[in-house]
Amino acid sequence: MSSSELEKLRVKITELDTHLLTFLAKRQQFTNQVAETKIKNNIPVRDQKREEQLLIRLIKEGKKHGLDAHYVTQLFHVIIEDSVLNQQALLASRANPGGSLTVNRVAFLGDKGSYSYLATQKYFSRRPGKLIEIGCQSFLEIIKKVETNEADYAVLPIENTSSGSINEVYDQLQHTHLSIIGELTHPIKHALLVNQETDVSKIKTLYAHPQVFAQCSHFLAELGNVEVKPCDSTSAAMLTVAELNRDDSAAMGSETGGSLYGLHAIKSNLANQKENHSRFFVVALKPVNVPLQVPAKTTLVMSTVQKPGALVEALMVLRDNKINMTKLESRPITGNPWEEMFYLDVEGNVQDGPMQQALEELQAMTRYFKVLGCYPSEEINPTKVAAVIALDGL
Ligand SMILES: C=C(O[C@@H]1C=C(C(=O)O)C=C[C@H]1O)C(=O)O
Repeated sequence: MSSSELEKLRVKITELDTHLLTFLAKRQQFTNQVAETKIKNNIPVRDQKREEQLLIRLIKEGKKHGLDAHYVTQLFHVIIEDSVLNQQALLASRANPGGSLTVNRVAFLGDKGSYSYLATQKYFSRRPGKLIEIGCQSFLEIIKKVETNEADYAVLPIENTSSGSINEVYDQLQHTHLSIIGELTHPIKHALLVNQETDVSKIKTLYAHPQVFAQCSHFLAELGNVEVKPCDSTSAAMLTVAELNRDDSAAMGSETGGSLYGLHAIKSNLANQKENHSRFFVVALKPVNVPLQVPAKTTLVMSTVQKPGALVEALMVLRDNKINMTKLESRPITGNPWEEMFYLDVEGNVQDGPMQQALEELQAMTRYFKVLGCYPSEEINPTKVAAVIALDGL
């Protein structure tokens, strides 16, 4: 194929891609209108029956055009997730009329390029108001910014699929009066980032946040004799490597973040687990009102009385009220050796009858009990099309 033929084909592909974007934007406008009718008629945001029908139709339609069923399904899972999250954000902002700000001052760990920065950008891109980024050096500083009203929100990482819970954040949540008003998960893709043309074998010093080292321990073991230098954030690591400008120094962090510092990746997918995601809490001074049409989660903290089976009894309250627990974490209570504070994430809205009943019962049977927040659940489980495999044969 001559280079002019290649150019012509690429022009056609570029044109088609632009059309695809126009169609996606149109689809988004329609789904936002759907959200308006759901507000008016008090209809739940998610309708998995509709999603299933839509997916089956698209898989069949795709087949006619020679498109693979799994490809079509994956594509539309992303499109539908985006549409559901946008609708949820719209409903949530309508349910908190005073809460929509013209500017959102948001405190997060690190600077431009950190995972918290990328998560902040993602969360607030769906919300009205201009984003003002306030990069901080520690979790304590982030929380203080909101407590003293220098920031409206804080974005805090709470757990990671490879390295588990971030204990320091749990401990801070115990001592603050801020409320959790949102959650989000963000894919964490660590790459080896350098500032010069170099090779993995030449790297002698690695800069990263300790969490990143923990999540990439297998890669570090393979690398062998390399000095690891812990930094306060992934962005601090990137800045250091950019300033050092040496061919034997590398940072570990996201490729997108690294590009903001002029770094490029010489190796990707460094995490032990392929599916590496972090979950973040968004916190604010005041709790939010979560509309009942939106799936909600509630985070609680409690300490049980010192008697055998006390935790089991507390968990039975959830079972009896048919409340699903999605996470249970325990942390030591400072000053009381061997006593534990339990953090629970449960599915449900604090305005719901069974949830109110469960909260009352739990409060009565625990030594310490506090609702840290009720917020829209951003875990959009993709609608399974049981027939995908069968449809393959259509
Ligand atoms: C747009 C709607 O809301 C949600 C999003 C859907 C979509 O993006 O196609 C489908 C069903 C709902 O879960 C709708 O109800 O039609």
